[in-house]
Amino acid sequence: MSLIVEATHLSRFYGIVLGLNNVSFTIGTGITGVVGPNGAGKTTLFRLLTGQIKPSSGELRVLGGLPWRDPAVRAQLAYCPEDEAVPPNIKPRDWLIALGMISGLSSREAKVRATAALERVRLPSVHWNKNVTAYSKGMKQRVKLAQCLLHEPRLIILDEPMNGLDPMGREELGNVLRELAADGTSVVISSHILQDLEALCRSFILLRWGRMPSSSNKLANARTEATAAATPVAVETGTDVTPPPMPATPPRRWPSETTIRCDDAPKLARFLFAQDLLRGCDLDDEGQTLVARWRDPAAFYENFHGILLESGVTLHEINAKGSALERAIEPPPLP
Ligand SMILES: Nc1ncnc2c1ncn2[C@@H]1O[C@H](COP(=O)(O)OP(=O)(O)OP(=O)(O)O)[C@@H](O)[C@H]1O
Repeated sequence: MSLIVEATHLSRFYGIVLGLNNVSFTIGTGITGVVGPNGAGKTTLFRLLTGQIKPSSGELRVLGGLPWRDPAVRAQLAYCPEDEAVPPNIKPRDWLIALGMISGLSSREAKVRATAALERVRLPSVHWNKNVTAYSKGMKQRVKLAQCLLHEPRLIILDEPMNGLDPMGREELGNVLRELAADGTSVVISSHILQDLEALCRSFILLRWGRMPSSSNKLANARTEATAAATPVAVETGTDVTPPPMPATPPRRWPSETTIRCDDAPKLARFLFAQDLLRGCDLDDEGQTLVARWRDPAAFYENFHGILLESGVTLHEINAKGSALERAIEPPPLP
C-alpha cells in the first residue's frame, strides 16, 4: 500500500485553542474514514491536508510534499466542503464547464471533463440541463463531487458528504466512492454516521479533543477492530441462542443498530415492528438480512433471547455494526 499522507507528531493550535494535538498517522490508498464528535479536529485536519493552514509543529507530507507550500501538491488534491458549493440558478454542466475554463482548460476539454465527471458521479444525463435549484440534496452532493473530479485529483477529501442523504442516497454515493477508489483515487471522508463509514472504509482516523484516542496514537485500522469487537453476542445456528451478557454496572450502552441474519428477515421485521422495538430497518433482497435500528436498544438486548424465540425465525448471525467505532470515539468514563 503506497502512502498518500504521513503525519508525525502533528499539532495545530489556534492561539491557545487546541485544534490538533500531537497526532501521528499514515493514510494509504483506498477510502479512509475520519471519525470524531464536534470539535474533535476533523476540519482542522482537512485544512492541514489541503494546505489551507500550516502545522504549528510536527511533520506532514501529502503526496510526498508540503501542501501549504507546494502548488504541485495542491493541484493533485480536491476538497469537498460540508456546505453547499454550487451556486443557485445554474445548470450543473454549465457550472462545471465554466469552472474548467476558469482553471485554464479549453472549452472543448472543459466540456469533455464536465461530461466525464457527471457520468462518474452517476447523475442521470436528463438532469444535466436542469437548474440545480430544483435538485434534491443527493443530486447536489453529486454535482459537488463532480466539481472535485474535474481536474482528476489523486486525493479527494470529503467533509460530511453523507449529510442529509437518505439511506438510498448514501448507498449510491458510497458506490461512487468505491468506484473512484478502485480506479486509484484515494478518498478521505468524514461522517457522523458511523455505520456509513464502517461499510465504506478500510481504515479510520479516530479523533477526540484534537487527539487520537487509541492508546498507541497511530492510525487505527478500526475495521479489523470493529469486526472483532462489534459482535456482542454468540453466533449460532437455529433459535437456540446464547443470551447476551447481563448489563454491567454502570448500565451498559447498547449498540443502536444490529445486523441480524436469519431465515426470514421480513417476518422478523414485522414482528419487531409489532413489538414497537424498531425505529427503522433495512432488508436485503434475499430476505435473509435485517439491519435493525432500535427505538430503545436496551429493550431489545435485555430480553434478546425471548424476543427472538418468540419471533419464530431461525437465527444465523447477529452483529452489532458500528459499536466499536462508537466506543472508540466515546469520551472516557469520569473518574
Ligand atoms: N479558526 C479557529 N480559531 C480558533 N479556534 C478554532 C478555529 N478553528 C477551529 N478551532 C477550534 O479547534 C477545535 C477543533 O475544531 P474543528 O473545527 O477542527 O473540529 P471538527 O471536528 O471539524 O468539529 P465539527 O464536527 O463541529 O465541524 C475546536 O475546539 C474549535 O473551536
